[in-house]
Amino acid sequence: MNVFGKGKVADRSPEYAHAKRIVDEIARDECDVAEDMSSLIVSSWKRCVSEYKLDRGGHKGPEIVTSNELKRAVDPLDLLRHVARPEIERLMEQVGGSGYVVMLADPNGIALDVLSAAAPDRALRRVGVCPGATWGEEQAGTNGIGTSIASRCAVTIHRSQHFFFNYSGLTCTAAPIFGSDGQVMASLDASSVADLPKEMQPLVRELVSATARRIERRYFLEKNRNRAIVRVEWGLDSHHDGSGLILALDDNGRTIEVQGGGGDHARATNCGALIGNPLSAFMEIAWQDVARSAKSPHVERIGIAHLKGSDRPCFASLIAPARSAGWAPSRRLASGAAGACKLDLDFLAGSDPVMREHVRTIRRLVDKSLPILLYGETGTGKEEFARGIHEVGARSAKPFVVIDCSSIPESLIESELFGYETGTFTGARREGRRGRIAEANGGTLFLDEIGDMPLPLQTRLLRVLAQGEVVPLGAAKPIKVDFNLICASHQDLPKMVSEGTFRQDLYYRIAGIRLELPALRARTDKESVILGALAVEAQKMALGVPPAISPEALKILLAQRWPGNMRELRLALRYALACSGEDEISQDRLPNWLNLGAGDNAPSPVGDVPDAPNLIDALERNRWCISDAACELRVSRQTLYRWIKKENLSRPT
Ligand SMILES: Nc1ncnc2c1ncn2[C@@H]1O[C@H](COP(=O)(O)OP(=O)(O)OP(=O)(O)O)[C@@H](O)[C@H]1O
Repeated sequence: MNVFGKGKVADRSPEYAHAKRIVDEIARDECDVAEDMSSLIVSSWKRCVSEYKLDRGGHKGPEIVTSNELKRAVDPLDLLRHVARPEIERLMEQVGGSGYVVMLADPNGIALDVLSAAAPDRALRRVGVCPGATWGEEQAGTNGIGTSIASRCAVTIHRSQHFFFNYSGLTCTAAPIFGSDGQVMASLDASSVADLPKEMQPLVRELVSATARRIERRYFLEKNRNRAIVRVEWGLDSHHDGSGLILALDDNGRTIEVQGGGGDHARATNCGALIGNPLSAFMEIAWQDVARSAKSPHVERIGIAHLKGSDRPCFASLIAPARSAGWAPSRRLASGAAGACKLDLDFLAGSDPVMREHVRTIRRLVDKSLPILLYGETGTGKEEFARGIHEVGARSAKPFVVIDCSSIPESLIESELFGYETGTFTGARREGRRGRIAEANGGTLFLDEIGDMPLPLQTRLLRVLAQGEVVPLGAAKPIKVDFNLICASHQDLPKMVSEGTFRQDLYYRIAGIRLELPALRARTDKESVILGALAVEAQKMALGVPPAISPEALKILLAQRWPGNMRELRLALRYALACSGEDEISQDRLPNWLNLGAGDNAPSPVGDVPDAPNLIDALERNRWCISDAACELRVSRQTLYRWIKKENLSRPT
């Protein structure tokens, strides 16, 4: 066999020795790697030679896809990436200290997310450990991601076990992530260039595999968040290592989706045979019992059962639907100091399609020096979102400076923003002041309510943005500044421009990316936003696990108009938590300033056609404003128009 294929490298070179070893091992059909890995690696080498016909002499490094191709790879896996994030962060905490970089790749091996404890090692970047790098076996030969996808197994590819010599400094451990249909959805990889003891590899493989199983579960639960879920476990650890089974049931107790775990018993179960069948067909559990338990807000053990095809009794527990459990896996909070919660972009976006699109836009364009303008009603979370943007950018370690243009007295805005020199005016501090713009140097400047900035200051701000320097009051020399700019407004700035109250040139300087944050009442994931906010408040009040909300109380919260948006919701939840502590939040624990009758009047759930009097009531309550009435009724405007037409209603003159 030709050792180098088409490439030409000197006979004595290490590349040659590497390739020759592979050829010899393929011929011998064995190699000196750990027993359990040898056949996987030799099979992969064989594929590289015979199937993909890879040229061992001419490999330059992984192909990097274009940004459009990366976007196409990222989009279908949006939900998976969202739920995987906290698990990947946890894995980073476990292995990051040993110099590992964690990657999540799509089923073609394209790296979508790359996480490292510090800035990735130069050696790692040189071999292409970066988003967009293609690690499919067909392109990159034997490697962690590609081989885990091709072999459908967790693998460790240690140094010279890589097919291409370029990668022989790397140790990669990867595990495939499976969908409930058994297809590989992604691959999770931990790679390092550090000289790590070989004994560490089985442990890292164990951690990566367990993380992959947990991601599969989270993904399944998120997709089926409004269904009753039965968890089947054979051992005490099944829950933690994800080796059991989970079933999603429809309203009649039929299994509609099954996620198999990695454990022996789960593997031995014919998951396909469970689909479409009632729970009682394969478990000694009556659906009525499950349905009754589903009303309880807590995870309940519903008994020891026997699953056909499995030789050991299992434990079945019900995870009540997310609605009543107050449980929102993807809205996990990153905790900071005691009581402090970091609401990252994924948490803030939830599963609302508009918000998710915003997050995609931000991730694509962050660090491209484009100023961002956030629109939204008061309390929609503009400042929180701006903080989230700062956190995902390259300047996250630098300051995030907030200036609320509406709350600083006009006479102070100038000195606050631009700073002043020593002794510039009476009342000034003796040592002068740097000014908030200069404080943001290197980081992000967030100008809240920019529409409230007086016109003369708009002119000065424009100069700062155009020239990249700020002149403090009374100073002779300008100071160079470089920051990312995010502005927010609840006002219609283009309208203000046309009315002459906002400078047009400034508008075009600040509005590179324009994003409107939806009002709480218009969000499609209102319920999970409420539950997420409850978790935040519970954490702030040191309650730990948030208490459940009764269905009646939840209905009332869902039916509110929330003019103060998240701020108002938080206040209501804080009130409710203060009243109920760790007990379930019932209707009578909600503050009396909410519209407590709203839950009864509002003809939820979506799709229920209200009768004509109720429809007229809702329209009149909203002065026949179709958007507002549609919000209250929790339907789209189109649906409301259809109902109006059906009932032959017309607006009174
Ligand atoms: N998804 C969320 N879950 C929980 N709390 C949230 C969420 N989004 C925002 N908040 C909280 O709601 C409050 C209002 O958010 P924020 O100040 O970011 O809104 P804003 O749009 O900037 O308001 P304004 O226009 O009045 O300045 C803050 O206390 C914030 O921490």
